Amino acid sequence: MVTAKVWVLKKHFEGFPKPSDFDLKKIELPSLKDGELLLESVFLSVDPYMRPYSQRDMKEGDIMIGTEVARIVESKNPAFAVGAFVVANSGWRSHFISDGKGLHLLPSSWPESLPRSLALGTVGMPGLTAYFGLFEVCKMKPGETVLVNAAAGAVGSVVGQLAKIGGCKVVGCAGSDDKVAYLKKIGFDEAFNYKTVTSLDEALRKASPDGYDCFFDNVGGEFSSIAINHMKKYGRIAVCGAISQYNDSVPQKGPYVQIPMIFKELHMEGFIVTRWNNRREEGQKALLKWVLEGKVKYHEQVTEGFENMPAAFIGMLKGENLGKAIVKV
Ligand SMILES: NC(=O)C1=CN([C@@H]2O[C@H](COP(=O)(O)OP(=O)(O)OC[C@H]3O[C@@H](n4cnc5c(N)ncnc54)[C@H](OP(=O)(O)O)[C@@H]3O)[C@@H](O)[C@H]2O)C=CC1
Ligand SMILES: CCCCCCCCC/C=C/C=O
Repeated sequence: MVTAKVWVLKKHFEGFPKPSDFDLKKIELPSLKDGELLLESVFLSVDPYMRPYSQRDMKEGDIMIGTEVARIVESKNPAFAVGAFVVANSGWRSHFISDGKGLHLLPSSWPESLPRSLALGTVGMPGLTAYFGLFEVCKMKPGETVLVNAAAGAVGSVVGQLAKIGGCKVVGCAGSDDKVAYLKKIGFDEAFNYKTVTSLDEALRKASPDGYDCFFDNVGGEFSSIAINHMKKYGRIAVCGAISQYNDSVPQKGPYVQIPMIFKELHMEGFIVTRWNNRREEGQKALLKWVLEGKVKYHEQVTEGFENMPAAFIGMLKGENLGKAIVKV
């Protein structure tokens, strides 16, 4: 008999999530039936979407949503061998039973040199978000100028590096001087700390006096309201996330987008990465290749211990992560 530890949403978040909103519980797992497998989580992901999605899709008492890299410890399913690793979407659980549906096997040829946690970050959902958001939504072209916020995070750091690979000038902003130094190190042309600049408007103008062709927006709110005025005519805005609004109890008010949208004839498109699920393999292959070639660098903020899932999640929402926030069991 295996005892799984699980994190439950005890109370819906009001404003910023707090440790007391979560409960750690134990569940006895039954023995396997034919076709089933037992998995143990090795790395778990904490992501911004968990904040708005928990509000929309979860009830109090539900196990927290999320993905993990898990190792198969027992299998009664011929398609899955013991010892193989998968990406699963099984929530915040230390162990779980699956019938194999929806599991994504990591290639047995996963490079020794790379941590398997990258399948939750640069070579996983956040990397794919950068890939499809930039190539399919922004439709960036060589020679253009790309702006990205939350640039030192899981999605943003890949956006900037892919835009460089694509021959663009890249401007990024992030919430600490260390993050800004990291952005310069990984090849951003311009980077600034949005928390310490005296004027966002001036910082955006200084970084690209001619404006921006593409804006990959991870943040929303006030930053986006200012950035939209710096778009070039016919610019494209990929609305990827709005993390500055996820913890608001009272919705923020405008300024509104219509006037700059009209006069600059902008294209603004919201997207969810799962739109390209049928091209997941293509994206992962490309990202893995660039990582192995050293063209895309990665950093992970690893929190040790399943018991620290809430702390890692809350820390990521506060901006404590450089690169992808990961929990190592
Ligand atoms: N549409 C889609 O399919 C997907 C969308 N997303 C979205 O992309 C965005 C980035 O996700 P991800 O890369 O995983 O997360 P990150 O790794 O970037 O972590 C979140 C970061 O957001 C920044 N942040 C937090 N609060 C604020 C704020 N009020 N203003 C500005 N920045 C803030 C912090 O960095 P800092 O120190 O710089 O403030 C923090 O480190 C999120 O909005 C997420 O919801 C992610 C995946 C898929
Ligand atoms: C098999 C992985 C399923 C995870 C789906 C995650 C979708 C994230 C969309 C994010 C939106 C905003 O943050």
